[in-house]
Amino acid sequence: MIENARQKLIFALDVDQFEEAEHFVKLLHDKVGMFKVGKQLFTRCGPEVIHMIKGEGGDVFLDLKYHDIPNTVAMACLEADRLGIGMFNVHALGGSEMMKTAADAVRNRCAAEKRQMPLMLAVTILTSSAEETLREIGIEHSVEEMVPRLARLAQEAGFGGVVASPREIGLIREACGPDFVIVTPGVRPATASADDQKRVTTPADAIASGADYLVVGRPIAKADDPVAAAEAIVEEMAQALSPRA
Ligand SMILES: O=C(O)c1cc(=O)[nH]c(=O)n1[C@@H]1O[C@H](COP(=O)(O)O)[C@@H](O)[C@H]1O
Repeated sequence: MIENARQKLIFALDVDQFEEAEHFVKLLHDKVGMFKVGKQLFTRCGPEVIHMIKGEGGDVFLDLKYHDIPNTVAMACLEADRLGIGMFNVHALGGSEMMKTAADAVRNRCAAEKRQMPLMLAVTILTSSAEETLREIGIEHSVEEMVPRLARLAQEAGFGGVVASPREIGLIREACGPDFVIVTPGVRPATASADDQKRVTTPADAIASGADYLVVGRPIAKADDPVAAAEAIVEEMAQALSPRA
């Protein structure tokens, strides 16, 4: 159960130095299932950091949240695919045409090269957003309406899953079924600070709700002992997985 839980934990490598990223990868490669490389680290270090993680035996979630015109996003997704990573994401708010163009481009290339497609994820509504955030930008629907709506669009466009708050897992399962992958940031152990996250749950609640993967950054990176923090989260996840098994 511990190994099963570990595979579901993605550590957000939100640092700005190659050496710091390498330090965390060496420290945590057998404590977490995957490393997430986001805008900060990728902008600073580029593909070299992906090669380093793979060289250490780690798998990568490239989190650049592409959101642009369909052709631009499709071409960026082809480059992400070229890096040989496990998963990457776009913003579902880019809409169906953008997502379908991107998914078709990657699927066609993978089919031509006879290999498995990476997991393409669509970010629904950011876990740092609240109802007021949606109103502010002119969206009158609630988070509970928007998240399953965007998840359905992503699924229809050929995406394998979504990124969402663990609070919306039930709604996404209802809309997209049991096999659609749900990756949940906005996860905080009961004693940790929420930071800028608004829609959070504990690791146990995320697992009990049916999350496939949990993304955790600062509660591990900023802990006095990151290894112990990662182990405690995995332990909490494993306990919550037992009734699910
Ligand atoms: O796509 C993401 O990974 C993502 C989507 C989302 O809605 N919320 C969210 O926090 N993230 C990312 O997940 C990570 C969460 O980090 P912590 O808040 O430090 O645990 C960050 O790297 C975010 O960029």
